[in-house]
Amino acid sequence: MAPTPSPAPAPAGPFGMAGAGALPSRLAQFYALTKPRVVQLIVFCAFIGMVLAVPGLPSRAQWGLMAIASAGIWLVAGAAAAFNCLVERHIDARMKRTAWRPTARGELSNRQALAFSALLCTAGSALLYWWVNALTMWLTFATFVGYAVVYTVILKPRTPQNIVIGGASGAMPPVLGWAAMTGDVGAEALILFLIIFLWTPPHFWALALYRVEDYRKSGLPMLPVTHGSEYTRLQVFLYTLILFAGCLMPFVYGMSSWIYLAAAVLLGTGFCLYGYWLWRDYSDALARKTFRFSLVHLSLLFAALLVDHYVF
Ligand code: HEM
Ligand SMILES: CC(C)=CCC/C(C)=C/CC/C(C)=C/COP(=O)(O)OP(=O)(O)O
Repeated sequence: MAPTPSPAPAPAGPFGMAGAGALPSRLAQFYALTKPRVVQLIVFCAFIGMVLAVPGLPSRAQWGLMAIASAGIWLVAGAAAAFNCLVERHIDARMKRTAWRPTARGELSNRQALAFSALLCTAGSALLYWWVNALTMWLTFATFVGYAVVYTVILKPRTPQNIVIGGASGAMPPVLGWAAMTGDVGAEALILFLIIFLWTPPHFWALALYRVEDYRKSGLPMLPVTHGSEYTRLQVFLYTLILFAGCLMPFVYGMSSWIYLAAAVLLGTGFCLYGYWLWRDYSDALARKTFRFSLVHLSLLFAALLVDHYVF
């Protein structure tokens, strides 16, 4: 009888199996479920919300509060990502990009992934409730439900607008950060929410364009599969234009000075150019560059808010 083929070795996955190289392999598998690189940027955006909520330099106590709030948001966001990996294990197994995930490969059982997600969510919520404030805990928990249930379970398999509506949960971090420091939700935080909300469609659809075969196999109704490449590229371009306008709002509202404005104009022009080129002259390589640029755009834009806040 032929021996049962053993599964191919897990490739170094994009979400940190490689980055977690020094960790024992079991720990690395759990860590990979938290989609570490995505969650890092999420926590960074939450941190900027915290920084902007405190006029001038934070006190020692405020630095402490920021650290605890960041940890709490990190844990709950990781829990949401792990829950997504559990729910989508069969879909992930059909896509090249995600087939390496420990849940897709059956290396972690459903029970283990669920327990891990519940543990992180409980620990993060407890931190936020006892050491930050109840509003932040409830808003973060609502964000967990928004991503893990509303986006992953309800919207993603049903509508190509899944990531537009579901993007609202990804846009919450600055609101969570602001609430952690003030116990309130300020207009400034809502402006940052709007920026991430408008950024999400070009961020995701650029990726979906060059991963279209993966999404076709997955059975998910992503825009390039349901409406084709040209329509998706037009949407990407239009969103980069609206995003450009949205990114001017912190300056118009008086939250920032010319330092942020210069960064917003430069980064926005870059993203619009990518959107335009992609629309007019598509290639997978350009779509990949546009996706990568989306990450640079958001990271530097929020870093500019930080610099601006402390310089002015
Ligand atoms: C519903 C909203 C969103 C969707 C559907 C989405 C989708 C995706 C997908 C599919 C990837 C995987 C790329 C790959 O495997 O090569 C990705 C990567 C990434 N996303 Fe998003 N994203 C969303 C929101 C966000 C938000 C709000 C942030 C941060 C604020 C973010 C940050 C990142 C980062 C940093 C990566 C790169 C990960 C890596 O290099 O390993 N995303 N996104
Ligand atoms: C509490 C809190 C702040 C929660 C944040 C929720 C969260 C992790 C939002 C990020 C969005 C994200 C990882 C999208 C990936 O899309 P996908 O899930 O469609 O990608 P996939 O195909 O890689 O699974």
